[in-house]
Parts: sequence; C-alpha cells; structure tokens
Amino acid sequence: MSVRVVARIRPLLKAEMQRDIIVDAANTAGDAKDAKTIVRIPNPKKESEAFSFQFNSVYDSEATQAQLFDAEGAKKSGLNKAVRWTNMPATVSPTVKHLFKGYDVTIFAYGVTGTGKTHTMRGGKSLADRGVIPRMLSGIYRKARKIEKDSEGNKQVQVSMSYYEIYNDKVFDLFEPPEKRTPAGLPIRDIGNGKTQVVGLTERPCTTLKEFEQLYDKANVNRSTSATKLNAHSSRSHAVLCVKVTQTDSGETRVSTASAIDLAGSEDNRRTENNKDRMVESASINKSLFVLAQCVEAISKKQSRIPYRESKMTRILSLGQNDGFTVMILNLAPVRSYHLDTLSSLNFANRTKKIEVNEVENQPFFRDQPGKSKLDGATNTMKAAPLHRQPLKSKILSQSSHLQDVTNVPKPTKAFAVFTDKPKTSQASHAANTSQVRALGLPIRSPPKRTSSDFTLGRPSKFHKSNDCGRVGTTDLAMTKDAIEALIERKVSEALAERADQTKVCIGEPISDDMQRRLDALERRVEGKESERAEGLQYLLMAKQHQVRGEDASALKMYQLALPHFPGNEKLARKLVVLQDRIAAKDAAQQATPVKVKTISRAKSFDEDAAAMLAAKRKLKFDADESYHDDHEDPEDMREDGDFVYRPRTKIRRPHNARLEPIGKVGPSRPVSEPAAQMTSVEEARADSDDELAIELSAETPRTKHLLNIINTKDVSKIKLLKGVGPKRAEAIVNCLCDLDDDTRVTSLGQLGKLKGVGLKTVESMRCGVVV
Ligand SMILES: Nc1ncnc2c1ncn2[C@@H]1O[C@H](COP(=O)(O)OP(=O)(O)OP(=O)(O)O)[C@@H](O)[C@H]1O
Repeated sequence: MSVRVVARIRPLLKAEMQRDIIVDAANTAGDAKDAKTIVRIPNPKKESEAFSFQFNSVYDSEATQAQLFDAEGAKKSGLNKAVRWTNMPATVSPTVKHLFKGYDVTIFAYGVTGTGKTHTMRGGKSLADRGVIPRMLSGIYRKARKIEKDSEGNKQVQVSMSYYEIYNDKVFDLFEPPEKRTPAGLPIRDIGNGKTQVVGLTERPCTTLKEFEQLYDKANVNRSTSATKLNAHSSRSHAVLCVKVTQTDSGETRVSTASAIDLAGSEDNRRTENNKDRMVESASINKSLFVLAQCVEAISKKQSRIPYRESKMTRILSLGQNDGFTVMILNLAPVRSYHLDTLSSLNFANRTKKIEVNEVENQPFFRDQPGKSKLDGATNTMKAAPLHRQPLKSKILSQSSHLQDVTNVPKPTKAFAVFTDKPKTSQASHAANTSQVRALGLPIRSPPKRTSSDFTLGRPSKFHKSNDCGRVGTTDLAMTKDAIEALIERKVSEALAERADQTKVCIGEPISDDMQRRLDALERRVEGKESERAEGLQYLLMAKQHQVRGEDASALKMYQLALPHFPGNEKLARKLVVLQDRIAAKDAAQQATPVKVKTISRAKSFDEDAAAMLAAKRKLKFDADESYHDDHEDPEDMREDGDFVYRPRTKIRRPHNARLEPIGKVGPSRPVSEPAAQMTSVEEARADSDDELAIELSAETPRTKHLLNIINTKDVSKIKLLKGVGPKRAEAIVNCLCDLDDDTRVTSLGQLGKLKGVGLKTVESMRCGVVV
C-alpha cells in the first residue's frame, strides 16, 4: 500500500487578495463533481501552462474540518484507477477502524509556513473548528466505548498519550514545561529493525476525551511557537503526538499506536525577515525538511542509502519504514506569493504518494509479558513503549555492495502532467523538441504530428506511463510527449529543491559514505554527551551538513555558534575565514552581475547580513535557474541512460588540459607544466575556491586508491562499471589518458575531476560506488 496523500488548499487570509489566487482544485473526468483529486498551478516560467498534480483527494478552500476528517464515500467510485488506496477513500476517519484492528497509523501535515498545518491538525476550540487530532480522539473513545459495551465488559480498551516536539533537532517532552527541560533534550535510540525510541518520554493515560483535551491543551502551551512575518503563531518545532490504544480481551493484549505529526513549515527567509533565534530555528526546520525530501527522493529512486539519520525528525517519522497506514495532508496556500514553495511542496507530495508501506498488523501478546508498558502508580505515568516499526522492505531498496551500473537503475514513474491553455505552434514545440534531441546527440527531423487531444487544458493526467519515459531510442528520434514531461519534471523538481534549500547539490546526489560515516560518528558523540561541548558539537554537525549541501551562509552561522564552545580552535577559526571569504567572493561576483540584487550593507549586524546574503544568493540562484529549460545542450549534462542532470550556470572551473603526474613520482600531485602552481593536491583543491568538495576528495583513502587504480588501468570495460560513468564517458576518459604520455597516471581525485568530460560530481559518484 502506498502513502495516502490528500491536499488541502486553505482559504485566503485577510491580507491576501482574490486576484492573487493561482492554485485551484479540479476533478478528473472520472471523478464525481464534488470529488476533486487534482491540484492545478501555473508554470512559473509560462503562465499559460498549468502543472497538474493528482492526489487521493484534494480539498479546496471551502472544505470544512469535518469534511476533511470524515471525507466522503462518494469519492470511492470516482477515484482514478491509478490511485492505489481505492479501498480506503476517506481521509482520516477510517484510520480509527484500522487502529482498532491492530494497525499503526501515522498522519502528518506537511506544507510551507502559514499554509494551515496546525489549523488542520489541531484546529480551533469550537466544535466545527476542531481539527484532525481531537476528531480522531473522539472517534477512538466512541469506538472504545462501543467495543466495551458490545463485549459486555469482556474487552477493555485503554488509551494513553505521549507528546513531544523536535525543536532545533532536539527532542523535548511537551508534558515538561520549558524551564524544566535539559538543554540537550531527550535521546533517541535505535532499537533495531529500523525502529526508534525516545528515551524517558512521559506517557499519560487518558480515559475520556475531556481528559485527553485537558492534557493536550496543557502540553500545547509548552510547544515552541513564535510570531514570524508570515504567521503570527508559527510553529517552530515538529510536534509528535502518539496515542496508544491497548485492547485487552481474556488475557490477550493488542497495542497499536496512532501518531499525529504537525510538522513545522519550511520558510523562505527572504520573506520571514527572521531575527537570529528565528534564523537558527528556521535553519533547523529547513534542514530537517530537506532531509525528509532527500529520504523520499532516495526511496523513490530505490537508492541503497536512505539518509534517515541526518535528522531526528526523519529518524522518528521513518517514512517508508513504518508499517500500517500513513496519511500525509499536504497544506497549500492559494496565492502567488507562495508560488515556488507550493510547487516544491507539490513535487515532494508527488514523490511521497509513491512510497510503499507495509500493512502489518501488530501481534497480540499476553498480559504481564515482560518488556511491555506498565502503569507507574506513583507518577500516574507509563514508560512509553517504542513505536512499532519494521525495516524497509527489500522491494523498496536494492542493496548494492559492488560497483553499481547506473544504466540499469529504473527511472521513477512520471510525477505530473503539463497542460497548456493555448495550443502551441508546431514551431515552438519543434524548437523544444529539437533542442532536447540535439542535447541527446541525435539527428533532428520534422516535428511529429500531434493529435488534437494532446496538450489541452483540463485533460486528465495519464498516470500509467512507461518507466522508460525520457529515454529516446534510435527508432524514436523525436522527443515524445512523455519524454518532454519527464524532462520538465526533472528540471523543475531539481531547480525547485535547489532554490528552496539554497544548495548547489542536486537533490538526489548522495553524501559520500565516508562523509556520512563522519557525520554519523559526530552525531553519536553528540548523543552521548549532554555537556556544553555537546552543544558545540551539535552546531558543528549542523554546520558540516549545511556545508556539504553548499549552504554557506547557514554553515557560517552554525560555525560561529560553535566557536564559543571551542575557544582557540585554529581549525574552526580557519574554516570561518574560508567560508567568510567565499561568501564575500560570491557577494562580489553577484554585485558584478547585471542581475538586480539588493546591495548589502557591510555595516549591518551579522544576522541582517546573513539573512540579506541568503536572500541575495537565493535571488541570484533563482535567476540562474531561469535557464533550466534550455540549458541542456551541454553534452556533459547527458548520462548514458538519457537522464539529465541539472547544473547551474555557474560551473566549476575545469581546465581543458588535465595536469597529470608521471608514473613513479611520489608525494603530492604537481602540475607538470605550470611551476607557478606548485601546490600539494590539498592546497590545489583549496585554491579552487568554489569547490569545497575537492578538499574532501583530495584525501588519500583506500577507496580513493582503488578508484584511481581502476582509472589507471585505462581499460574501458572496467572504467565503465564505475558508478555514474557508462561506456561513453569511460571511453572519453581512456582517450584523454591515452593522449598523454604512456607513463602518466592519475594520482588524485582532483586530477581525475579535471579530465575532460569528468566533473567533481562524477568523481564523487564514482568514489561512492567503489567498494574496497
Ligand atoms: N482551512 C482553513 N480555514 C480557515 N483558516 C485557516 C485554514 N487554514 C489555515 N488557516 C489560517 O491560516 C493561518 C495560518 O495557519 P497555521 O498556523 O495553521 O499554519 P501552519 O502551516 O501551521 O504554519 P507554521 O508552519 O508557521 O506553524 C492561521 O491564522 C489559520 O487560522
């Protein structure tokens, strides 16, 4: 069963205008009139085109809290066959039934700040305004009473709750007031099989709805919220409510858990004008949401490594690992000011809906079995039992322990369809097609004739498309509609992810195993200590993670926060200088461009400065992204499988003539013909100011040596097996090496990256694929 995704478009807020509405809900031809399943939003580059995204249900601004919760049997018949959860059409209310059957249930609200997540999950105080959580609890108590009554008291149902928040990547019990919290928060433990447990969490029994509401309201006072420019009551944390239902029947006990998660919303700090504290919170929120997006991306691409461990939220949410039923409520704002953020959210949701989760029932056990929850009479609390989770299924992940051949990796299925209001002129479509075909190195022929049914507004999406979309075979020389859509989807999602997260790294680009091991080790050290130093390490960890993703301003901020915890640490001071220089250099380059970017006053405080730099950087990036529709004629952007990699305009400097070392020369790599550039490979990489990765890559590890040995064989058959290479690139590498002296060999990854047709991303990809 796949994750059920429902979208909800909130109504206009007071300050918003009707004329700014750009998002609407629509129904497909097969849907009942009031059963909408499509969200439509214009293409930001071309307003006459609309992107359409299909979900299990879509609720427009008119939908009430009751409608969202109870949903509607009418949708059952109207659901498109491609939607997989056909036997469970309603949104949330059926989950109560499943909970009592012994399944775990996870419901989470996702969306940009101010789009209505808290309103949807918690809601208001009046009966009509009550959100998903109180309604679900109401359903749970009603069902419990019914079970007890029908069994004439032979069956008992107990309900208990635990409630915590993940704030700045630390877990805090919401039953504890903030002043009683330990600064390091509660530890999370992996308890095997992909399960996590928050250690020391309070679990309170609540026998009636009233009791639950009292506890819930009291705990919500402890949740971290603040006013931002975009939301007067913005949640600054992810709130996780776990409701445990224990059913006892003649000594047999069955426990199931409903987890309701109100995620904090991603924030565009150009718009929030956050101060220092809000910026730190924001960095943490955005980071965890970015990791979540990476997890979803990795799952959908069937990658062997899912980066759950990079954030506490993703470890706890365990999307794709948790059994039972998962519902994601995607909250959307209807107006233009959220345009790109909305597209980004829609893309994320589109991937999420394809995640398969196991429908595994929790097994009953017998009373007094050791290790199960027991009531603590003294405190009237119970120690929380771990959430029941199972590891990822092998059908989702294909473990690879050897060199991977990326050409065999199947592509994800098509995510959304593109419609246009105006019929395109054949010339325009031909131009689009020919540029794609040219990019693929294929001969150009006349534009294909389109049938009148192609590209018309309101035409329902086709969701059963071949996985081969985007590939163009030799018998199919022109780009097909599928291929164009797949390409656009890829470009849009990559550009949006990049823009939203201020990073230069492609969203699907994995962090290297070495780097991950170091981050994991650092994280373990952080978890093990609750001292001052641990806080510093926490900042360092976040800084490193930001840096890996190219988020320099955020990384700088985190390093600065870490500095007081490591006084006199030269390495840290050096890192700060390097980062500051790099940001200043980018800043200068930015001001030199004709792009209109706000001037940054050097006299401003650090916070204002960092925020302004972020804003300016993002503006510049976005403007650079303008090119993503037509910037794919570079043959290096083409992979063997016809896949395109988005590459921003500002490319890494890559000299055409690789400078290589003659065989037998020991020590650091040295350019042969440029005495002025006599540096070690580390210095050389560092000097390449725009390329931090090069520094990481210059380290001589067994994996690096092994990779270089393979390259130096000059054997196409071996080289082509390296991850991300393929036959064409392997041939290019060997040709390049053969053009040099016979005794010349590649002695560092920096050198490898400078070979014609090989970039640092390819090097990193090759290195990741090597197993020693
Ligand atoms: N469906 C709705 N009907 C009426 N008002 C709504 C609806 N959805 C959201 N709102 C209003 O929009 C504003 C923002 O909503 P909310 O605080 O729930 O957003 P959020 O996504 O939780 O934001 P954040 O991530 O910053 O916490 C609130 O004033 C809320 O009352």
